[in-house]
Amino acid sequence: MDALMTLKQVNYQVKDKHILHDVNWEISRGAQVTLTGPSGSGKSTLLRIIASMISKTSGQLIFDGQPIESYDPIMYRRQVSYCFQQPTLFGETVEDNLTFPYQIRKQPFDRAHAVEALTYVGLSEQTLQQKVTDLSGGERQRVALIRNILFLPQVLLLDEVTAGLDEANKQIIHDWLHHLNAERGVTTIMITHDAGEIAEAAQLMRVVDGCLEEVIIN
Ligand SMILES: Nc1ncnc2c1ncn2[C@@H]1O[C@H](COP(=O)(O)OP(=O)(O)OP(=O)(O)O)[C@@H](O)[C@H]1O
Repeated sequence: MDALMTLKQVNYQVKDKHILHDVNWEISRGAQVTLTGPSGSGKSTLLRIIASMISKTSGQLIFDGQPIESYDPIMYRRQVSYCFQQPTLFGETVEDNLTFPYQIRKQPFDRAHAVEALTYVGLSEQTLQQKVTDLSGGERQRVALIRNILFLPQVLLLDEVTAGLDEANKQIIHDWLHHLNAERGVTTIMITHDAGEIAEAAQLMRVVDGCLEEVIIN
């Protein structure tokens, strides 16, 4: 597999605090990476740099053959999408959230596509009219994830998106992420502390004290 993203000697420092140290990482196109490590070791910081939400202090980040700095930020974030542990839903209904990606692209809402995605994660067409305040935690997360992939990004960065969810919700999300990776070619990088998710990892990376290392899976 060829490299979709390459990090060379990436450092991140806030004042005199070194948070990431010389991170070197070649992320293959279509990879399914699980990222773990102790609390406060720098995992979210690393994903935020990859997502271009914050800027590295030094080093190089190459995406699809070009330095990250050469991309238009809006276009880049459409290709490299960050999903939060606590998803933010806005407006009144689920439909308000799922029409949003179309509005910002000035395209008509593809209702059938949205319903197909909802159905894939065990939600029905009626969910579109449901108030976001009435959704469970697992439903909120599924809606937020759908909002991020209605226009398919090349990379999905998932920051503890299943933390706090029950096993049934976790399984739905795992199956769906696997589908997006295996069938749609989306590269996924998922931060987790969950022992089950770590045991199931296809490729396991660990951040310890701001340094990235690969964990060899037997
Ligand atoms: N802007 C900042 N200013 C100061 N310190 C920061 C800043 N951003 C991150 N840090 C620190 O960098 C370290 C790494 O934070 P980060 O959120 O990346 O850890 P993490 O591995 O994702 O932790 P967790 O598993 O608990 O979510 C922490 O000590 C954090 O307090």
